[in-house]
Parts: sequence; structure tokens; C-alpha cells
Amino acid sequence: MIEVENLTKRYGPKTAVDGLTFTVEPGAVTGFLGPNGAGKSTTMRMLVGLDTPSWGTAKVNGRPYREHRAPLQEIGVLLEARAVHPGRSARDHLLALGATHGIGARRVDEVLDTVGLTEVARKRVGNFSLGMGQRLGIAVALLGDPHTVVLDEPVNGLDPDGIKWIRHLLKDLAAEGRTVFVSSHLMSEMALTAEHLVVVGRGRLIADIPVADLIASAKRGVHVRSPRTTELVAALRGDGVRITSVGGGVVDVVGLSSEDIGTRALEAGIPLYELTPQQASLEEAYTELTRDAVEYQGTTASLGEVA
Ligand SMILES: Nc1ncnc2c1ncn2[C@@H]1O[C@H](COP(=O)(O)OP(=O)(O)OP(=O)(O)O)[C@@H](O)[C@H]1O
Repeated sequence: MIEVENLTKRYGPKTAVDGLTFTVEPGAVTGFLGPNGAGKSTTMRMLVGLDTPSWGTAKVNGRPYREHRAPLQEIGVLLEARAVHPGRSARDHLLALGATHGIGARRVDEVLDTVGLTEVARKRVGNFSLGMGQRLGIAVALLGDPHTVVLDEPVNGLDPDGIKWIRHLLKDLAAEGRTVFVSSHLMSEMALTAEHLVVVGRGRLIADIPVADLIASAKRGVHVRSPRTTELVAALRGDGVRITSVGGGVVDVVGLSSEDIGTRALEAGIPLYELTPQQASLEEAYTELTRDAVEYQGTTASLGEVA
């Protein structure tokens, strides 16, 4: 479990993380999303003791990272730019790390197998591709068989097979009851992997929400085609209803169900040729969410809005 309370990080005048409070529960993959510079990496660095909070606390499995006596067994971490001696083999790198925690060759070979690096385990890390380096980073994170796993952009550098592999790995780790906290820019990937999302913007919490609820909360329009859109707009207009003209006798209606629109059109004697509810993707739901919640947003009135 990860518990972050009022976590704040200032670099001089810059507030990178601004009073964040959230909890990441075990047994599910939780995605950590936010635009560039939102404070994700800084938050993760504070979680694992690489940065000191200006205020607030970040606890992993009940206590701050630095207070754990065997941190590798508590929290597995993949952060960007992990330093590995290029002349060392992957196996030697893991053996050296394991030695500081009483972890032996058997576990090292096990994690090399888990991440698919057994065949190149004795090759120099300096010759590894980006994807192989990423797999080695994940092997390091899993070495101590930790209760909690924190991965910053783990699909970076992985090919489609690698991405699929990471997706299954994260779900398996969560199904084993671990806490899995993973940052990503890829909404589509999170839709397939995460059950829960923590969304940040400008260092602040925007949402702490199940993926399914985020999709459901996005305003979905209904695509309506009619030869008499002007009369239709007049019949549908009302509080909380937003109607946008798409052109070609088509309007998008937000705030009314297909059933409501069909009934009102019938009552007004207006023929409808098409009535199609639009499904919001996670990407759209995320855009909608951040548009409402991000500060200092310029207003962009949508073109063609008619009611
Ligand atoms: N050591 C530092 N000194 C000064 N400013 C920093 C430092 N580290 C991060 N920042 C600033 O803090 C803000 C948050 O950065 P951070 O890297 O945590 O965001 P992020 O969400 O991980 O972004 P990205 O998705 O681009 O990696 C940014 O504006 C960044 O420039």
C-alpha cells in the first residue's frame, strides 16, 4: 500500500508537487497519469527516498521508504536513467544488488527468466538495446519479491510484444495481491492495464478514480441527423443541454439520452434519420477531466455551438 499525504516538493520558486494526497491500494494496477511536468516523477522519487518532501509524507507499506530495513523486499522500483555499469553482465548486476539484501543466485535466475533475459544474462549490459535495458530495470524492481511495485513509464523502449508482456506482468503482480503503481502517458495502454487512476496536473491531484468511472463520467453526445435541425434544436433546448451543429443536417447533443431526444422529436413531429450515442474513449474522458480541472485554462468556445 502507498499512502501519500499533503506531499509537496518545491525547487526554489517552482512547486513541482503541490499538496498531493492519495492512497494506492494493493490488488489492482493503479495508473499515474498527467501531462508533462505534472509532477509524476518527482512524486515517485519522493516515494522511494530519492528526493525529500518539502512538506507532507509518502509512506510505502506503512512507513517512509528510508525507514525500511530491507527496502528491496518492500518496494520494487523502476525509475528513468537507472545507472548500470556497462561492462557488467545483467546477471552480475542483479547478483551484486541481491548480495546487499541476502538474495542469491536462484532468485536472480528466476527474475531473469520472468523478464525474458535468460539467454543474454551473461552479456555486457553496455550492448543491450533500450528494450533489454528496460527489462533489466524491471528485473531489478522484482528482485526482492516486493509487496509494492512502482514503475515510471515502464513501456518506454518496448516493442508491441514487450508492451503486451508488461501489461500481463503488471496484472499478474496485482492479482498476487501486490500494490502496483505505474506512470504512463499512454491513455490507451492504461485503459487496457489499470483498474484505477490517479491523475495529476501542475503538481495537484485532479482525480483519484476507477477507470470505469472516469469513462462513465465523460460527457457523451448523441449524434442526431434530421432534415429539420433548426426545429429540432428548439425542441431539445434546455438546462444542461448542449447542442453543437456538425453540419450536413447533423447535430451533437450532450445532456439528453437517445430516448429523450427520440421522444421529443416525435412529440414535435420532427423526423429523425439517425440517432447514435457516442462512446467516449478513455483518452477523451481524460481530456475532458483535465480541461475542467487544470488551472489557468484559456476558454475555447466550441465552433458551431448552437444551444
Ligand atoms: N531537480 C529539479 N529542479 C528544478 N525543477 C525540477 C526538478 N525536477 C523537476 N522539476 C520541475 O518540476 C516539475 C515536475 O516535474 P516531473 O519530472 O516530476 O514531472 P512529470 O510529470 O514526471 O513529467 P514528465 O511526464 O515530462 O516526465 C517540472 O516543471 C520540472 O521542470
